[in-house]
Amino acid sequence: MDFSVLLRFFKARKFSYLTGFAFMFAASFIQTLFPRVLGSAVDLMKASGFAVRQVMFQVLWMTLIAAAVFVCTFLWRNIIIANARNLECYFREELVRHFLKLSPAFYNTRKTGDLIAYAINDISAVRMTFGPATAMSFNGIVICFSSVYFMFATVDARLTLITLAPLPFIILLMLFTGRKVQTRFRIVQNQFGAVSDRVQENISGIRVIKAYVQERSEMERFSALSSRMKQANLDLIRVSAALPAMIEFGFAICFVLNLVFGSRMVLRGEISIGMFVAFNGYLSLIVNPIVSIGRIVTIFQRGMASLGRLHDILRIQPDIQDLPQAADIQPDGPVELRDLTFHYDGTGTPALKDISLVLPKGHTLGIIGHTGSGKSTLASLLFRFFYVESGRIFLNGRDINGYTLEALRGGLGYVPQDTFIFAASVRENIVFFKDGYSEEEVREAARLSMIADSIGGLPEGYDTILGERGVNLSGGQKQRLAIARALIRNPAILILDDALSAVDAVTEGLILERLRQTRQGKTNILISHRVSAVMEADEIIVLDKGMIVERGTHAQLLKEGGLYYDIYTEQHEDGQSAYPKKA
Ligand SMILES: Nc1ncnc2c1ncn2[C@@H]1O[C@H](COP(=O)(O)OP(=O)(O)OP(=O)(O)O)[C@@H](O)[C@H]1O
Repeated sequence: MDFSVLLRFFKARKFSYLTGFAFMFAASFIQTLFPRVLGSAVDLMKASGFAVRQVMFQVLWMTLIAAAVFVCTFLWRNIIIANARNLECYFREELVRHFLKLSPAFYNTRKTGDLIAYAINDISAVRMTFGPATAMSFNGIVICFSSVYFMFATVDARLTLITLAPLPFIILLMLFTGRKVQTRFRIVQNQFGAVSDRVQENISGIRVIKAYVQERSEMERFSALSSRMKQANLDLIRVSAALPAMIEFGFAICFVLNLVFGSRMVLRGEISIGMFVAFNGYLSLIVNPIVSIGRIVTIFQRGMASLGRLHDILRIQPDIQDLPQAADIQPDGPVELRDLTFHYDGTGTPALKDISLVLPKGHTLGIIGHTGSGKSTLASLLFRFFYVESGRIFLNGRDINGYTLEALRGGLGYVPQDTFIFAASVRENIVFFKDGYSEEEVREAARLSMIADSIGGLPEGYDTILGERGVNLSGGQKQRLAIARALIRNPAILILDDALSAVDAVTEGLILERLRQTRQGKTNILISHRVSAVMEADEIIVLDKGMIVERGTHAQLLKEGGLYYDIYTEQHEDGQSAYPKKA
């Protein structure tokens, strides 16, 4: 297992940890002085004609011990528990940083709920392990060792051995049970992932569920999952709950042995009554740490299971990374594709086949084709969302793999087919949480994308907080807001992937006209099902089953009378075209 994330954290905070452990050591050790002083006080009081001053002195000792334990405990708890919270925060940030690095191919095979479980449950289990559980173990070890030492050294070795005889059995039992806890906890975590995934899907798909009256069947599916999770938890509890009970039973035997043999030694005068009291005090002191071993083992086992799960995720290398010599300059201008063929993992048929094209700087390319013809795939390859071998895609004459991801994507503006609106203000959605854009720039981007009037109608204009995924906007408004987000960056190459599908024809025409005016000299790629969105492009390619089947200008393609012509005629009300189809 790779502990590098943990080690980095501990290294950075070693002084804080050392201070915390020093106070913890002091608190635990000082605590074990108490039974000795109590025993001495009892012996003093038992002696005939005892000196009150001496007893008062012992009482003062006990008060000082209690005060020192209080101060040291307060300090170590603050330091160690605060560090555990810092660890949790650090680990979660590392995980999310890793999630952000992973490419779309990773998310194709993972479920959201499961990934949420990593960020919440697993990290919390790691915090518990390296916070409370580590503190409890250290504290317990110091208390047990010093108590047993005092029992041996200052009371009686034989009595100590007899009384503590059940301890090895208790420890073996704990080790045996711990392994089972770890296995069962992994199952619980997986079930938790499945349940949260279902809840998440139900909430995001609530409209579809209602429209199809699927509430009952969804509830049944959810109940089945929830019961499975309950069962996994019950299986876990069955093992983990038995442990403390068994340990307490073991200790009850220790106390009985102590009572039988210790009292006999007092009666025989082998040990004083004060020593017997001190011995009992030590025995009581070690009960808590040893009873907590059950809890500690459970927490450790859970923590280790979670650490294993986190490790499995963290070691996944993003399949798309910067090459060592990658250029950190943003691409600009011409786009060239040479014989590009692309398969999605695990699919037999290529999503794109033998695609070659040259799009000069400042030109607009239109891509049209039926659903599933490969249009969005082409766009996502320009962003290196998926791996493409070198020698296939060139931007500005440089192979796409020769750019750093940040520079490459920084030079491209993208409005994907499924626009994503964040639960934030309209302004934040346009600037995308980046500082540095002026109010004028925000308003200009909104004007260009024809969303300014709609924003004016919102209760707080640009400061209106939008619902999750933009639920309080229409489909067309969401698309226009997403276009504003791309336009404010003024990218060298702008790609609109069916980004006007939900706006009416007049608005679409107005947006395209504004784009033509403002993006003079810049490169644009317009992907659409609709002829109206691409007809003004300098060149249009028609995709069918991943291949370019036609290319040319609008007029040329209509004259050809092929697929483009068919799409055009399908989309004009009366099915009539000014261009008669070629025989
Ligand atoms: N993540 C993926 N994994 C596997 N196959 C995929 C994936 N995304 C798309 N495909 C497949 O690749 C082919 C091209 O899909 P693509 O999304 O590029 O089509 P499109 O032309 O953009 O369609 P639409 O107009 O409906 O958006 C389709 O057969 C599709 O099923």
